[in-house]
Amino acid sequence: MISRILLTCGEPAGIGPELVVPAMESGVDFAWIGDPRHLPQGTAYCEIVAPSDPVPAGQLPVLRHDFVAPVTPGRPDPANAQGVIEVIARAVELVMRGEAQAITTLPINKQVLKEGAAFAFPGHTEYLADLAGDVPVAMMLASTSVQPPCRVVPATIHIPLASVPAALTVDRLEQAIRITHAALIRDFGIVAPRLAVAGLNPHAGEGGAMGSEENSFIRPLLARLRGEGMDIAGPLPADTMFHANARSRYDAAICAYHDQALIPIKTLDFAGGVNVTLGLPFVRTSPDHGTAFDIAGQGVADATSTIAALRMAQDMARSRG
Ligand SMILES: NC(=O)C1=CN([C@@H]2O[C@H](COP(=O)(O)OP(=O)(O)OC[C@H]3O[C@@H](n4cnc5c(N)ncnc54)[C@H](O)[C@@H]3O)[C@@H](O)[C@H]2O)C=CC1
Ligand SMILES: NCC(=O)COP(=O)(O)O
Repeated sequence: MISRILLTCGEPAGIGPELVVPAMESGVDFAWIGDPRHLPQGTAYCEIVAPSDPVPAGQLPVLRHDFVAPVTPGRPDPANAQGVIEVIARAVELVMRGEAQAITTLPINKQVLKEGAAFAFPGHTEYLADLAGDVPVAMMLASTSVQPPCRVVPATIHIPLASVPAALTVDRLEQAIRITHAALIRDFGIVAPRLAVAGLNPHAGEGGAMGSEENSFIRPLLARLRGEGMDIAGPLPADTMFHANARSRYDAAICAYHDQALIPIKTLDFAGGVNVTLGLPFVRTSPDHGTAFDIAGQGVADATSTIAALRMAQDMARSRG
């Protein structure tokens, strides 16, 4: 039984390399894919060839991936962009071949990848969907240290705010809802998921006085899905659906756009938040934060989110059986 998880290095000039050793406190068996020269000095590691190769106790299993340029923390070098992208692709290939249980990704800097390697994707989420065979996915951010939990799924992801109203179609919203519903059952073990859907406009449109999308297609879509037996509330005003009492009434909130979803979770649980890609044929999690160039190399980065991401990947993989 394959139990090891693959942790991709992400941007080596970010805080990723210094999160790896503290992440070993998670108790999760993982192998790191990256260039060992990027690990903090003194890191006890053992190079392996296959993901499940054994290593001596206390040592970090490393699948070596050489990068071309030296790394200065906080100063990303576009010359290393290709290496960052290759590591993600390598992890996906291994997990798709059944050689690892799941993947957890450390943060990338999209701008540097674009500059250095013409990276054509807005983030991991879209790249992973492509690597998996262009499958429909959704991005969930899930808290791990607040109750009731805060789980949010933006129906539109990495696009300009001005593009949201046109991009938020009935098909896109329905897809996000269906992917979330299936994943709550399959990955989170929630037998009868309760969903809530946010409106796009202030006060969820206030009956048409503050916007028309709620009445024109969100309400009819939710009525149709209720007709299929789905437990789904909304469209709800986004400003009042994230306090504790409101969260107790649903398992996940589907939101209209990135910041509507991510501001509540990152405010409530920045340290413990986990990013999960729903809909993939394999499990993928990630810490909720980014590359944090402003503190990289200082040894002050908090590994709580990475630890939570590894543990959630393990739990999700077990839930999938
Ligand atoms: N999954 C991924 O690959 C993600 C990548 N990013 C990328 O990261 C880059 C930087 O994004 P920002 O918006 O600046 O967000 P960020 O999360 O990197 O940093 C925001 C603030 O939080 C602090 N911070 C972040 N993580 C921390 C940690 N573990 N411990 C202590 N303090 C921490 C930083 O020092 C900074 O002040 C962008 O290129 C963005 O696209 C952002 C989120 C996820
Ligand atoms: N803001 C969340 C984020 O950027 C995560 O992106 P991804 O790289 O996991 O797709």
